[in-house]
Amino acid sequence: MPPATPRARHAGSARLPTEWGEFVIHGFEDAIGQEHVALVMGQPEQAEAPLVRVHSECLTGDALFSRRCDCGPQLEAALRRIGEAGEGVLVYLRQEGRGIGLLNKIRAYGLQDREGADTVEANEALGFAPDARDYGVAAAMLEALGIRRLRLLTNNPQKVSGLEAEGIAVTERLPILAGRNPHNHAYLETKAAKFGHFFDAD
Ligand SMILES: Nc1nc2c(ncn2[C@@H]2O[C@H](COP(=O)(O)OP(=O)(O)OP(=O)(O)O)[C@@H](O)[C@H]2O)c(=O)[nH]1
Ligand SMILES: [Zn+2]
Repeated sequence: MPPATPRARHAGSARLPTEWGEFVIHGFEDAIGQEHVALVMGQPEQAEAPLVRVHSECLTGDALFSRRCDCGPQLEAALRRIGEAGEGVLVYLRQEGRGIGLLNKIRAYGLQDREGADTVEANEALGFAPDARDYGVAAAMLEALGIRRLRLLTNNPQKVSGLEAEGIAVTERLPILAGRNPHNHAYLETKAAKFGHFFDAD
């Protein structure tokens, strides 16, 4: 019987020097043609449970310095922590706006500005689930990199259960507290109240 279609096709790799050290960037394509990357430092596949960050794309926060969310500072903090450890993986998932896409996220932001909706209500008003992400692609990318057990940098309990449901063993959840500011205070409070995010320190 032929093997099942991989959910993430490895499409190439290259050196990626950064402010936090030298990574290898691996490109992947998923079953619907979306492109994702993983930044790998050291030999995490040989570690018992390497440090891993699974980061969901946020163009506004990761690249455009938005202070509406905490994504940019979390991305930097994750790369710094992996750099300090000298080993680990950052999976960068192109699931912008918790999976609804950039333009819908902008519409959702508009509803939050003009109608007073919170981040969950705005998604629902547009006809989407509060969180439309799928961790199958992340799990497939990690497996392709030889990683099935890991320590995960996240405050999001659904990210832990989502990866475990896809066959990845999360041996430890490590908080990633960065980027709180007056503009994202209400957003972070809503994440804690409605998604169960942990914002306590270790
Ligand atoms: N739909 C929608 N997406 C948002 C909004 N604010 C941020 N996002 C997206 O939410 C995703 C980040 O999700 P978070 O819940 O902050 O973080 P997380 O990655 O799940 O959890 P952590 O691992 O703790 O950071 C990114 O894809 C952002 O683009 C919003 O108001 N509406
Ligand atoms: Zn963001």
